[in-house]
Amino acid sequence: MASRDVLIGVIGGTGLYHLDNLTLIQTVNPETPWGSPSSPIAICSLKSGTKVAFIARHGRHHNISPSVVPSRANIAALKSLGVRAILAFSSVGSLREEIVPGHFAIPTQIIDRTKGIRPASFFEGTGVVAHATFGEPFSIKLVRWLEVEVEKALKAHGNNVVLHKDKCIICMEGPQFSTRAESMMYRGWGGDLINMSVLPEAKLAREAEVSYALIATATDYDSWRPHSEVVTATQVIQTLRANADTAKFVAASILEDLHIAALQGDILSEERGSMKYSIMPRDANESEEDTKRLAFILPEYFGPNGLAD
Ligand SMILES: CSC[C@H]1O[C@H](OP(=O)(O)O)[C@H](O)[C@@H]1O
Ligand SMILES: Nc1ncnc2[nH]cnc12
Repeated sequence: MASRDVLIGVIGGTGLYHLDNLTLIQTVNPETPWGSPSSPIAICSLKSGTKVAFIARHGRHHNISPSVVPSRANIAALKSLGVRAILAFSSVGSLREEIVPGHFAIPTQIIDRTKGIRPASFFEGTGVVAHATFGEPFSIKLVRWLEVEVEKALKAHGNNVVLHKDKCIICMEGPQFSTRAESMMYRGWGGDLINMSVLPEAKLAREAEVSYALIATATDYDSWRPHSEVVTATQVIQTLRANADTAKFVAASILEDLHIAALQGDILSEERGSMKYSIMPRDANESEEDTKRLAFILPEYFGPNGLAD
């Protein structure tokens, strides 16, 4: 097992199966109470020696469909390595004219259009009940930090990639894309972006007290534009490579400073301790198996020195 000095985890989405300019130190495949992560986790070192952990959300060979991504195992495995902040990348459709394919966005809100078939809580299947706060589904401090740093990195990259802020992302079930009617309805609801992956990742990170933010890279206009073709996978794939190259540049530019910001602690302060009052009063006869399972993600409360009662 790698040492617990990896503070930052990166989840790569479609088109982003590894990061560049990093030295691979070790590959780990932690078994969690929720199974194995989507891919072996690459522990990589930046030039300074700082370590980051990388998971390919759909597997290294893109063999996992969005509805069956083992998100609980992914988040639990990252937390078990010591990760406190997750930077997730995702290819998204744009529901707004001004978010042009090739642009980046950091959303602050989510509308859930998954169909209840994805396990979305670490507490599911246990006798412990918890209600995590999710009104702000992303870690706002992390988001605000990223808005500044990602914008700087995009300017340095020099390809006129615009960064959109304070956007709302629809997370749909898939694997099929939306109909034109759905796409237009999502615009009416206030959706700006659409993907199939941000949930349950964001919910699980919150339950594990890990800060989480998404860098969305627009690949297409989905299917709402009346005089345009509807989205196809071919169209998405055409924009993927350029987006992935930009995403790798952004990651390489910000990871060191992100690690330092996480060490200083402020960007993590919203999540730390957030589950303490989300866990309902615990049963004196709580099963040992439940305690052990939950200690894997929340040793603070379920470990030997657990605080919740
Ligand atoms: C290949 S288009 C649909 C697919 O792309 C996005 O994946 P990710 O979020 O992992 O980049 C989207 O969420 C869908 O899973
Ligand atoms: N139009 C779209 N709908 C859902 N997920 C996507 N990922 C990339 N483009 C998408």
